[in-house]
Amino acid sequence: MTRTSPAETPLGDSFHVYDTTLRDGAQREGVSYSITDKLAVARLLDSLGVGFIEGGWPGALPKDTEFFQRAAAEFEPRHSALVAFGSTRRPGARADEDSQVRALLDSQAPVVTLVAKSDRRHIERALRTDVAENCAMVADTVRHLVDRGRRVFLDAEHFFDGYAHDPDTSLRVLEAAMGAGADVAVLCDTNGGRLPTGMAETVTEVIARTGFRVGVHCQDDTACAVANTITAVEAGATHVQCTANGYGERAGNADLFSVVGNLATKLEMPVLPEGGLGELTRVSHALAELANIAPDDHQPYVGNSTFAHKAGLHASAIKVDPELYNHIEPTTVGNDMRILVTEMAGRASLELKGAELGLDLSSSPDAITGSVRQVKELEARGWSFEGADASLELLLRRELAAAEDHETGVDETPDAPFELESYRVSLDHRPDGEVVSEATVKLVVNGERVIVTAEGNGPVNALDAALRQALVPYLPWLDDVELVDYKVRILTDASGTDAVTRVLVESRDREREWTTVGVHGSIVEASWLALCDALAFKALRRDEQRIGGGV
Ligand SMILES: CC(=O)SCCNC(=O)CCNC(=O)[C@H](O)C(C)(C)COP(=O)(O)OP(=O)(O)OC[C@H]1O[C@@H](n2cnc3c(N)ncnc32)[C@H](O)[C@@H]1OP(=O)(O)O
Ligand SMILES: CC(=O)C(=O)O
Repeated sequence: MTRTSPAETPLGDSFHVYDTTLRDGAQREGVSYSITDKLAVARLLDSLGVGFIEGGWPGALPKDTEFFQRAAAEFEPRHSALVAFGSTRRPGARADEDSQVRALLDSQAPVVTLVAKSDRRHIERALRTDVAENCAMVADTVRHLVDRGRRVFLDAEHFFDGYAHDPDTSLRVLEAAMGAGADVAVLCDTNGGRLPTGMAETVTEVIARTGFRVGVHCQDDTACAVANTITAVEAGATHVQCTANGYGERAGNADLFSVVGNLATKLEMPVLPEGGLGELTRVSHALAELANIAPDDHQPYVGNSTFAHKAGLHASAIKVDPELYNHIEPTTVGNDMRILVTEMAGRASLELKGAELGLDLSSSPDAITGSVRQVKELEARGWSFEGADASLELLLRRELAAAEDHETGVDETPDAPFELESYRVSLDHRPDGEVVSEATVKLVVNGERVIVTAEGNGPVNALDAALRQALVPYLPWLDDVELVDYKVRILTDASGTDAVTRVLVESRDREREWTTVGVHGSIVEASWLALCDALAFKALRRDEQRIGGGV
């Protein structure tokens, strides 16, 4: 049997980060882990360094029974102890004859968390027994497991509601468990209806009245699960149950990444082993992938947008010192700061964004002024640069080159890879119902005039095909550019215009992906503009590689 306490955290066994993604997290609507997924989740959580990984309920779910069998053979945690979850014996039965209790032992998990009723109303109405028998169920089952070498935690279900209604009954349940050898009395806000003030009062009072080691399990029905967990720790709880990204029954659970982020960076509690904190963002996204849920871009600490700054005033202070607008240094939790350039940008936003893209605008105030003006004007007409870094980089480079030309009096603005003479697109609905588009482009490339016609399944596809056929014989390095995504949005309220179409084109080659934008009253022209930027960006990168000695 493996360890029963967390390894290598500076706080050792004195503070528990307990993850229940594989049990409570799997109770979220829409989540269904395979056994292989469960093993992968457990490995990721172990790599982060959580103290305990609750793997599921063996004996209740065949998949969970099998997970523990496979985990015993295939999962060797470096940091975490594996936990089996289950309920106490049934009323009127014996613990040693209860098949579910047997399954907990058979799981070979070194730690067991038992769920027990701790609200008199649940004991009497849901369990249909009395308080004395409920306490006997708890004590018998805990003792049975402890006698067989298991470390036992008690999840006191509905504790806070029960304690508010009849505190003595709720405390008797905790006493039954702890008296029989349980290690932690975990107070559960099962209905998730608590607010932080009440949470702190109850935790403080329970610790004062019992002296027990107390943990908390907070559901998120009031959107206070994280706050409730942190306030409970401040009130003396030393064991926190959480799930990755807050997955869980109904509105979910306390988000592991927010709880750990807050404990480590605000309360300065080293709750993860060395290096764990810097893995929060990576592990959060990997666990979202395994749950088949898109990561929440705005999730505290780990979201893609969580350290993305849009307002010009924010950027101007960040330019002086990033700490002025970030509550922590983003890399502490493995995240990054980003500057977004939109109509809300000011000079500082452009300068910082330029630096992010590898362009030094600091000594070119004219380029910054020109870029701010262009961005604001274009965004007012429907352009959007925050999701189209490649188009923004081209705009900044054009402004930078124009400012330099103005200063030196020499035109050094780089040539576009080709010049458009004209294009024409037609749509042919044929007698058999097939719809085919045809595009003809007339271009000048490397000083030669080229005319190409191509077909496609739509006007943009045909235009893209014609453009490539025209260019690739002259610019063979364009051949590996692929169009990966194409998004269209009709804008009805861009100022001073009728409805316009915004097109975002995502392209990639063997090394990177980039996004460009085009806006026009015609969807074809908007697409053309975005496609041209996509190829111009590829040309730019290639020139840089050549100058840098690349291929
Ligand atoms: C708060 C939480 O989220 S705890 C985790 C909850 N998770 C789950 O329920 C998922 C797994 N559950 C299951 O697979 C099934 O519900 C099982 C296997 C546990 C039980 O299934 P069944 O025997 O068919 O019973 P059913 O689900 O209808 O009802 C639960 C039974 O457990 C009893 N029970 C509830 N809590 C406890 C407890 N702490 N200790 C002992 N028995 C309990 C109920 O009184 C009820 O008994 P009854 O069958 O005599 O009415
Ligand atoms: C144990 C548990 O999941 C709860 O009380 O919510």
